[in-house]
Amino acid sequence: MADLLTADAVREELSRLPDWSGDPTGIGRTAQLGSFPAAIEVVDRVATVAEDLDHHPDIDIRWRTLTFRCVTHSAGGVTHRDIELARRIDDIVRSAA
Ligand SMILES: C[C@H](O)[C@H](O)[C@H]1CNC2=NC(N)=NC(=O)C2=N1
Repeated sequence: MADLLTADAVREELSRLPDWSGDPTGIGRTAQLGSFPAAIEVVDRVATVAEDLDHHPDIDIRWRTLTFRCVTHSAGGVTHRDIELARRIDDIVRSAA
């Protein structure tokens, strides 16, 4: 099982992920896309990455606004796998925006 990050470690990682906020219980960001289809395309691309990583975000879809939350459910908190997934989500959102 992946190691839980301490509160300090989560804070440090979040300082390099300016669109994300959170604490050791989970990290999240929202992203507003240009349209509902554009938002769904982002969800589809995130789904592919999540399968590759075998690590899956919680995703809330409201018209063209997406909210992603990353936490390692099996570990009960934030791990490096969530940080990696957050970076990959940022890459996808950046290329879609
Ligand atoms: C068997 C498989 O590796 C696990 O169920 C994975 C799948 N994706 C997951 N995603 C997240 N976010 N947390 C998990 O604990 C998790 N577990």
